[in-house]
Amino acid sequence: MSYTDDSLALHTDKYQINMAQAYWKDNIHQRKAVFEIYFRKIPFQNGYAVFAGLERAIRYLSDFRFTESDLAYLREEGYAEDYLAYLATLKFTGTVRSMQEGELVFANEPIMRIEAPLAEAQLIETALLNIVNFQTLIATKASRIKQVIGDGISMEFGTRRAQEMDAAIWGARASYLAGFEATSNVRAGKLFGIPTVGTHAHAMVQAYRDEYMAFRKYAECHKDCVFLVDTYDTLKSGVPTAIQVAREFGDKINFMGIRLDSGDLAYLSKEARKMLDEAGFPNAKIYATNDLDELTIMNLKAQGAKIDVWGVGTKLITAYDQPALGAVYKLISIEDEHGEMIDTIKISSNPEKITTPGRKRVFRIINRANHKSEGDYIALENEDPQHEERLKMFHPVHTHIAKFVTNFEARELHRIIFEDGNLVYPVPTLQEIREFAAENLNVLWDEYKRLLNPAEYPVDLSQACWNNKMRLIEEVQQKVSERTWA
Ligand SMILES: Nc1ncnc2c1ncn2[C@@H]1O[C@H](COP(=O)(O)OP(=O)(O)OP(=O)(O)O)[C@@H](O)[C@H]1O
Ligand SMILES: O=P(O)(O)OC[C@H]1O[C@H](OP(=O)(O)OP(=O)(O)O)[C@H](O)[C@@H]1O
Ligand SMILES: O=C(O)c1cccnc1
Repeated sequence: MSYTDDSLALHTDKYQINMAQAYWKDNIHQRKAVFEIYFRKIPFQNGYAVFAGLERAIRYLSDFRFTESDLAYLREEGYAEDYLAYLATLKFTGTVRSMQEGELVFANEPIMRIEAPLAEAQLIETALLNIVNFQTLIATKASRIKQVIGDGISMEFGTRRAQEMDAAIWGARASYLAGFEATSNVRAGKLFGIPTVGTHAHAMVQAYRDEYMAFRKYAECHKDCVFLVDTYDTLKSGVPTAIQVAREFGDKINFMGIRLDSGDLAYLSKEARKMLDEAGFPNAKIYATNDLDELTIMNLKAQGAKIDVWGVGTKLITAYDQPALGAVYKLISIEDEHGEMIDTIKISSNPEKITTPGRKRVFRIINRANHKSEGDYIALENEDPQHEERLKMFHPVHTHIAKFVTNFEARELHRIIFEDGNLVYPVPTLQEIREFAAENLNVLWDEYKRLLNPAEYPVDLSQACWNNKMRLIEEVQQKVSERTWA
């Protein structure tokens, strides 16, 4: 039997459906639960990550329903009718606080906080992580590459190598919001308004079996022309042919430049630059592609490569050197049988992995004297660090590492996105998100932005948050030590 693919409610792991069933059967499915999404390690050994994924998460939560075909499938899988009847009534009724897309985010700080009836909160975990993990990973990689490209133009060319279609589309969006200027994916242009760009492939030269004819035919129907010059011999054939066609067409085309896609890109770009300049085309740009990433680009720049436009595909869209971000979804508080919220903790022998219980707020502490960030400050829900004259910021594990900050702005990073299931957040345009991402980078010292061995950005807990965590660790240790076995 085949089913229509008309909902994302089953885009989850089976254990979520099974746990939700147990909660429902035990009649605790409506208890309020609070989960947080965070990751423990910034990818690519970068100094920061760029959060992306909120817009799709909003769409997912707004549309969250079990359709007839979902229920029919679950029925066939053997789920009980009464449980299916309950699932049929479900929609997302929770409250979500989240960082905004384009926000800089660091290890161990809550990116999103979901407060919802336990069963609902559990059912949406997998999809939310799926969205946030991928999009944040690609936005971070794109930002890292863009840091190296600097004032040069960066173009996302990865669709053909992406892990399937969703990855190409949402990866193109993540790259754009993190600073890339354009994408080759036309559907991403249509859906998100991202500027689209394109040169031409070797296939076109091969199809005419001649560079001159191929460039001419292209120029006959396109005003903007970038000719790919490396099909036969870049310097002896490709560049001179591009120059010849550009001369022949004169004002009829906008000769934007040439693209190099193989060989020594530093050497070839320098030689090609000379040839273009001497031919009277100083404004023609040199585009480069071929397995580029931030390290190759940095290296090429160090060699004095004369590349103006960087096309980056495989290494960006697949996050080649680190293909997964490990964001997790952890329960931090749950309603008990008396209707009271009880903070919960997950212990680990690794102190960095112990969860931080309780509802929390995240603040970026901006020094008013220089407008740079002193670090992030995680406080409990009822705390407002802005009221402190002298804020103590200490390392959450190595607590002796501490500093005091005065004259600061405590900028809260979470926004309320859904309130009791209603979308209350005015979703920004992609353009606004992109500008926001760029502005956020300005508050970071360069030490956190460098490619290699960046300094560790402080993410600290308030004293009350730290005390609460210690109290729960002790409580759990006490409980475990008192446990007797029959
Ligand atoms: N001057 C350079 N310094 C460092 N890396 C470079 C330089 N020029 C090119 N590269 C990079 O080196 C790699 C060369 O890839 P590869 O071995 O596939 O060579 P190629 O020239 O593309 O050969 P092919 O003709 O088979 O495509 C690419 O990742 C490319 O970006
Ligand atoms: O190298 P990437 O960073 O992944 O960038 C995308 C690559 O896709 C194209 O190559 P492909 O060999 O697929 O097609 P082509 O015939 O147009 O060169 C293009 O020439 C780039 O090299
Ligand atoms: O337009 C291009 O040059 C392009 C597009 C996709 C992949 N590689 C190159």
